[in-house]
Amino acid sequence: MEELIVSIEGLAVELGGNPVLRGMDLSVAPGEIVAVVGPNGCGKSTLLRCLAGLQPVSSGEIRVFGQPPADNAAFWRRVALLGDEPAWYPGLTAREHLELMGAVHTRPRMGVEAALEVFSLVERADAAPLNLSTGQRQRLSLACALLRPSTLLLLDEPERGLDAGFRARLSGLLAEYTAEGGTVITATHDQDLATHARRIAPSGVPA
Ligand SMILES: Nc1ncnc2c1ncn2[C@@H]1O[C@H](COP(=O)(O)OP(=O)(O)OP(=O)(O)O)[C@@H](O)[C@H]1O
Repeated sequence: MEELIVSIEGLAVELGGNPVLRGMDLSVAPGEIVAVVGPNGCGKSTLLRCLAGLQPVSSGEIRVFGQPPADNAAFWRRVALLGDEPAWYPGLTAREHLELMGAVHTRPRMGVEAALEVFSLVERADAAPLNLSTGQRQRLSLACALLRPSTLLLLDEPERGLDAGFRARLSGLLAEYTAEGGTVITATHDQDLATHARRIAPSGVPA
C-alpha cells in the first residue's frame, strides 16, 4: 500500500481552554490537493500549525511521512510552509531573496528568473520586500515556497492579498506541484482553489 503523506487520528487541540479541534481524523495520499475550508475561527490555521509541528496537540496522533511532525531540519527538507508573512532579510531585494532560497537548496524547482516571471515580479525584482504591495509580497512568499524543493506544501490562505487574475492561476501552480509528485494541504477561503481540491472541514469530514 502506498504510504500516506498525512495520517491523523482523534486529534484534539485546546487553545486558551477552548476546544478548537475535536477528535479529527484525516488521511492524505500522495499527489492529493486538500482544501481545509470553513468560517473564520473554525480551526483551519490551527490544523496547519499542528501539521507543521508548531502547535502542541491536546490528544490524538498526527503522522507526517509516517512520523510525528517535528520542527527540525529533516522535516523542513520535505515540507514547505506558507503561513504568516516571513521575516524578510533587511537590505535584500525580492530577487536576492529568491537567489538565497535557490542557493541553499541543491535542486530548486525553478530558476530565479523563471520564478520572477511565474509570480509576475520581474518589474519589482530589485525592490525590497517591504517596498512591495501586499499582493506582490504574497506572490514573493509563494515564489519562495514553490522555488524550494519539497514534497508536502502546507499553505495557509495562499490567496491572501492576491488579485483575481493571480488567484485564478494558483490552482494551476498547485496542480503542477502535484504532477511532480508533491502533495498540498491548504487552508483557504477561495472558492476556485477549493473547487480544484478535496474539500474538508477542520473536523476532517468532507465539506
Ligand atoms: N492563542 C490562542 N488562544 C486562545 N484561542 C486562540 C488562540 N489562537 C487562536 N485561537 C482561537 O482558536 C480558534 C481557531 O483559530 P484559527 O486561527 O485556527 O481559525 P481559522 O479557521 O484559521 O480562522 P480564519 O478563517 O479567520 O483564518 C479561533 O476561535 C481563535 O479565536
